[in-house]
Amino acid sequence: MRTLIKAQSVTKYFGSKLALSNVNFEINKGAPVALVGPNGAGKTTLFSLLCGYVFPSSGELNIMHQQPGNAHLFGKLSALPQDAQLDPGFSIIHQLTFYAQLQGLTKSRAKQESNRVLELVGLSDAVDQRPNDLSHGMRKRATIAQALIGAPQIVLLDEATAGLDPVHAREIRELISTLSNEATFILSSHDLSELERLCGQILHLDQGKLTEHSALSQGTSNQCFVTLRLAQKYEDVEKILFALAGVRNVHNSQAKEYVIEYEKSGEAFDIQLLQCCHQQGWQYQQLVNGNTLENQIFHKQH
Ligand SMILES: Nc1ncnc2c1ncn2[C@@H]1O[C@H](COP(=O)(O)OP(=O)(O)OP(=O)(O)O)[C@@H](O)[C@H]1O
Repeated sequence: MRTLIKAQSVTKYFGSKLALSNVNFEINKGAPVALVGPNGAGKTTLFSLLCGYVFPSSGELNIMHQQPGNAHLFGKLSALPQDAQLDPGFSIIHQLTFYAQLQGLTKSRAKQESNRVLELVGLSDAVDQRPNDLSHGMRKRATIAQALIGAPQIVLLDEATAGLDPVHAREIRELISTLSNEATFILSSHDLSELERLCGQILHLDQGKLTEHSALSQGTSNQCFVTLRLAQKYEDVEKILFALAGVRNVHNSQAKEYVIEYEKSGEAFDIQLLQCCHQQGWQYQQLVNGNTLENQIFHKQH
């Protein structure tokens, strides 16, 4: 597995304000990486460090064996800020061609490259349109296309779906998933649940500290999770679930929600669980195969 980014004891102060504290992680080439955490956690600071806009107060940050900001990384790493805007006065192709020329391509190569990235994001039919003629989701696609110019190996997307309605947000997530062969994406978000299906790895920051760095998984090979959300509160739910065959642990993750850890066996556990709900007269709202990202983090911290 190829290591793209390595952070060793990275600390960043702004004056006396500690923004990142002794952060260590490695990111390998591959599936998108989620960078999650509440407001002020240090996500933007980490993006700024990776782009070489600011430098660590102490520690080492390496991107493909270079220091961030090094000229060797030009065109290999790109970043899309949350509020990235296109100029309303020019067509999409005009603007992307201009950006591609700024990367050193000739005008004809730049146009070719712009058409390539617009095709990747499904905007081939909209190249001559101006941003205001496009939907929110299409504009976001166009800015993602801009980030893909020159085929960078790492693409940082800050809050890629912020401000989009659920349909457009889902479209963007699907697009990123499709584009994962093109580049390794690092996606920041406040919303843990939106990234869990998309990402292969999470970095969870809280008050400047990396509280979680792990591969998202269903657990070890014979350890499985299912998350059951009931329609209302019932008596003795944990006790009854724990008595089911193969159950190792039951965690009441939030009101009316239970994360059940069970051992993989020949029997279909979800059928057994639904039969139990039926016998007990419990109405369920949702049954999710797996452990939500939020719960994975919760389990580790508590
Ligand atoms: N230029 C700066 N000068 C002083 N303090 C800063 C600066 N940039 C960030 N900080 C502080 O560092 C901490 C981390 O901020 P950062 O913007 O990285 O968090 P974030 O996780 O991106 O938050 P949000 O989700 O709100 O964008 C915050 O306490 C913030 O106030």
